Amino acid sequence: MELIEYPDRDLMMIDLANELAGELNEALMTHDQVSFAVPGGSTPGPVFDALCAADLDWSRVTVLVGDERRVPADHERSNERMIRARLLTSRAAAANYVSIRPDGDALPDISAHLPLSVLVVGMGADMHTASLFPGSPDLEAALASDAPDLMMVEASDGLEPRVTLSGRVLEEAMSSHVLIAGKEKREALDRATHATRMEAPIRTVLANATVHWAP
Ligand SMILES: O=C1O[C@H](COP(=O)(O)O)[C@@H](O)[C@H](O)[C@H]1O
Repeated sequence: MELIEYPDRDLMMIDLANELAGELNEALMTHDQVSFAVPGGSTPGPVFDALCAADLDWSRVTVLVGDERRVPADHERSNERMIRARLLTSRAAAANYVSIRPDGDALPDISAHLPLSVLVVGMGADMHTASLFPGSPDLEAALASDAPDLMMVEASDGLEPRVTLSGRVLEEAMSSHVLIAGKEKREALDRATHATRMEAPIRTVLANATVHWAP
């Protein structure tokens, strides 16, 4: 794990947007199509605000969200809604968006987009990442080495059920970044480094990730 500590959030968001644009551009030089999985939640919006204007061939970039809350697509808690509004705009409007939302009981086939070229995830203060939640009855199956690419899972008490990339898909990404902010999440990151994956699902990506943190 590499940890980058920024003096403030604004700088972190701009620096990470630049780094992601550089990585996507590099991947586009050697691949016809690249895949880019991004987090939902409240933290990444400013990264998307900067990244959406990056001068790269977005028409060859497939964007997926790493996890989705099972709420209507236009619900204020929908990760897809936020990504459409904040990332898939400006130059990035030319990207191909692959929704992970279920159709009834059926989940989309995302295998054509794997392994992920570039992955960004967030982390909750409970050390969950994507929708891999400690204490979820589905966590063990979602972390199994033979887990499907996408799974419907229960989250923590009081949160809506989710769809998430499995631990295997997160772990196999070619390049991984974790984006976190604030003291509570910095302490959670420290706890995670001494915990198991069942206690701290973020550990699934930590070994090979660059963690970006600002106060
Ligand atoms: O529920 C979720 O939480 C994490 C962290 O979100 P944040 O609001 O604390 O930034 C997020 O990465 C994930 O995509 C989301 O569904």
